[in-house]
Amino acid sequence: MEAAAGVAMQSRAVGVAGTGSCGRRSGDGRARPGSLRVGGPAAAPVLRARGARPADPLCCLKTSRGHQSLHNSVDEALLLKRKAEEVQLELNGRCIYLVGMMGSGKSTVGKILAEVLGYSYFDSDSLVEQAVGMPSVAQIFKVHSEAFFRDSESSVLRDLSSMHRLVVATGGGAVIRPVNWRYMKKGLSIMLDVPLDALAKRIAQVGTASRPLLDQPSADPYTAAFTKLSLLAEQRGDAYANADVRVSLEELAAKKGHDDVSQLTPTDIAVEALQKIKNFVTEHSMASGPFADL
Ligand SMILES: Nc1ncnc2c1ncn2[C@@H]1O[C@H](COP(=O)(O)OP(=O)(O)OP(=O)(O)O)[C@@H](O)[C@H]1O
Ligand SMILES: O=C(O)C1=C[C@@H](O)[C@@H](O)[C@H](O)C1
Repeated sequence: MEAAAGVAMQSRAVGVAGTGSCGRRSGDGRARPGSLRVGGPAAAPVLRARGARPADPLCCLKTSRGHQSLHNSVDEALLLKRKAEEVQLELNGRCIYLVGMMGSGKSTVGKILAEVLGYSYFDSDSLVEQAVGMPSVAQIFKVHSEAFFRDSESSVLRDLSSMHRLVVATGGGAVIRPVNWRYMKKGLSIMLDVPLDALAKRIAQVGTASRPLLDQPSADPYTAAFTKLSLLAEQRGDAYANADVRVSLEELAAKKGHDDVSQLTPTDIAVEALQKIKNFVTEHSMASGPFADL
């Protein structure tokens, strides 16, 4: 109990200090204020003039891969901005909670959504680390226990639920406690539904050490991740289904004519999330009055 109270005080302080900026994970795993760029660094190299011939921007757009990719990313960024503008007013400052399995892209997509919506971004795992005063979730599991971590996670979510204009990337297991849903239902929840094979590939690329539930030194990282994620997905299926909105990468990839979900960019996923938020808010407002009971 005492630990949970300590978490509550510290995470409240973090939340207030972080308002108006994005809390980002740095090398030591803690949330740090920072800012994000949408559209990305592709602009710099392609805008640099090369050679003596006068530039023909339209010709370059048609023939140069670099320009084509700049063009694509500008289009993507504009679409993202337009979608965000469409939902901003209707969201009325309501927080967004991203839920999903480990490695599903909650942090990656969450930062993009926060940037375009003008919200602050928080990662609940990082807030727990800060509140407990330990550099990693893995260490909290080892020194304390999973139950201790879950108590701290609930305290963090409770504190965040009293705030507005936040995008929160929750821990993969935050959905298993009904009390956490009471907090998250004060905002709007989005589940990122990613095929297990894609999740295991992403996690295998960085190893399983930072994700204690997946860490099995006896197996190779892909097999360890795939095996445990399959079990967790089965156990948590109903809990994830509580989310207001589901973004299925398989469905999105099929809609875009891709063979594989790995062809989807985080921006594609953020755009789809905004569209689903818009549909949800519209339906909700039509059924029960304006989505504005903050
Ligand atoms: N659309 C994507 N395509 C390919 N890789 C991605 C995509 N989105 C995220 N990733 C990569 O997958 C890994 C996990 O992403 P991220 O940290 O955003 O997930 P998460 O859901 O926040 O994970 P966790 O809950 O375990 O912290 C990262 O290495 C990230 O770069
Ligand atoms: O899926 C889970 O249970 C977890 C996911 C991570 O984000 C961390 O919250 C922790 O490693 C547990």
